Amino acid sequence: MPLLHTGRRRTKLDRSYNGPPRQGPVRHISPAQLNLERVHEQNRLSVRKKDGTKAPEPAPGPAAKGKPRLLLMGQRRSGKSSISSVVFHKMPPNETLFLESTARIQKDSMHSFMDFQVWDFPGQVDFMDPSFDLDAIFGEIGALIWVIDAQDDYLEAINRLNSTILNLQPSYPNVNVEVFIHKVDGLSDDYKLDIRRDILQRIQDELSDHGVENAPINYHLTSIYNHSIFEAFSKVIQKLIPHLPTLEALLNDLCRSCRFEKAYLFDVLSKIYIATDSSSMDMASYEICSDYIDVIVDVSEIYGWDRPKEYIELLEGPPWNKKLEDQSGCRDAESAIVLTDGKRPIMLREVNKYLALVAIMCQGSYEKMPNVTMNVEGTVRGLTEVFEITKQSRQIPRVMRRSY
Ligand SMILES: Nc1nc2c(ncn2[C@@H]2O[C@H](COP(=O)(O)OP(=O)(O)OP(=O)(O)O)[C@@H](O)[C@H]2O)c(=O)[nH]1
Repeated sequence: MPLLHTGRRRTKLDRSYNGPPRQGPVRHISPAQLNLERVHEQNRLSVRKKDGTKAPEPAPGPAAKGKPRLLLMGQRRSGKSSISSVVFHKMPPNETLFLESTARIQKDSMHSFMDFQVWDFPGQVDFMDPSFDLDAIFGEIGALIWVIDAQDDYLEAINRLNSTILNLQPSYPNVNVEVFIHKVDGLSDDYKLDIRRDILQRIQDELSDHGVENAPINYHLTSIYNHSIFEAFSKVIQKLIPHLPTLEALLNDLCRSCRFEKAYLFDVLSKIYIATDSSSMDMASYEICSDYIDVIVDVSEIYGWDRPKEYIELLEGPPWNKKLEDQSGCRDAESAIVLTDGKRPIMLREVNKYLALVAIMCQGSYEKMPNVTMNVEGTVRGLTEVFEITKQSRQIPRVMRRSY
C-alpha cells in the first residue's frame, strides 16, 4: 500500500529529513506557482502605484523559482521548531522538550501535493533590521505564522507582532498573518477563549491606532499535544490552494450521493487536510479520520510485502491477460478499506501517493458498498484531474506489489 513508507513517525534524529521518498515529478499545475504569481503580481502593482515609472518584471515563469513560504516567527521558546518538527517531521510531541534553540533560519522544502517551504526563524532575530533583505523573506510568502506562547507573558510577543505587521503593511499589504495562540493544552476552555479575545483586542486596537483596519489576520488555538496544530495548519495551507472550491465541490457531491457524514482529503505525510465538504466540522471526526491514517500506515508496515516478480507475472497472466496497472482503477495507487467506528464505518481511499480520501460513512452504508465504491471512484478521478496528476507511470503501482 503506498501509504507504507510515507507516514512513519520520525524522531529528532531524523531532523534533516525533508519529506518521504517521493517518487518522480508531480505532473500538475502547481498551486504554489499560481499563488506565487498572484503574490508577485500584487507586489508589482503596489510598487507601480508608488512609483509610476518603476515596476519589477512580471512573475517569473515556472522554471525560474518559487514555492510559497510559510514563515514561522515569534518569541524564543514559543514553540516554532516544535510545531515544524511535529507537523512536518513526525516528531513525537514529547521529544520536542529536547529541541535546541534555533540559531539561524531553518529552511525546509516540502514536496507533496504541492511544493512549499517552511522557514523557522530564531526567536531572537529582528528581521526588520535594515541588514535583512525583506523582499528575499516576504517576496514569495504564503503566510506569516506568528506563534504566541499562551502559557507565558505574551505582551512582548504582541508588540513585536504589531510592529511587524505595521512594517510590512506599506509593501506587503496582502500578507496573510496567522496567529497561533500556542501551548493551550492544559488551559481550561474558558481561559483559552479569554486569552484569544484579549490578544485579538490588543492587536486590533494597536493596528487601528496606526490606521490599519481589516488587516488579514486569523487566530488559531493550538497545541502540539493534540490535533489542533494540524487543524490550524490545514486552514493555513488551504488558503494556498487556488482550486480549493473545486475540491470542496467534489467532496460535497460525494457526501451527498453516498450520504457520508464527513469527507476529508488528507495529505498523508503531514495529516493536514487540504479540503473537506461543507458540512460542519467537529474535532472528533477529524481526529478519528486522521488517526485512521496512522492505523493504515501501521497495518501496512506490519503486513505489507513486496510481491515477487513471478507472482506479478501470475497476476498478469490468464485469465486476466492484462498489466496490473490496467487492472486497477487508479494507475498510480489504489487502496480502499473499511473499518468501523461504533456504528459508523470509515473509508479510506488513496488518491495518489500524496493524498488520501477519508470519509465517515453513515450507518447502514455497508449494504450500499458497490454504489459507494463507484462514487468514490468517480470522485478520485475528479480529484486527480483537478491536480493534473493522472499518472502515466510505467512502473507497476506500488499497491499491486503488496498484499495484506
Ligand atoms: N505544553 C506545550 N509545550 C510546547 C508546545 N509546543 C512546544 N512546546 C515546548 O516549548 C519549548 C520550546 O519549543 P521550541 O520549539 O524549541 O521553541 P522555538 O520557538 O523554536 O524556540 P527558539 O528556537 O529559541 O526560537 C519546548 O520545550 C517544547 O516542548 C505545546 O503545544 N504545548
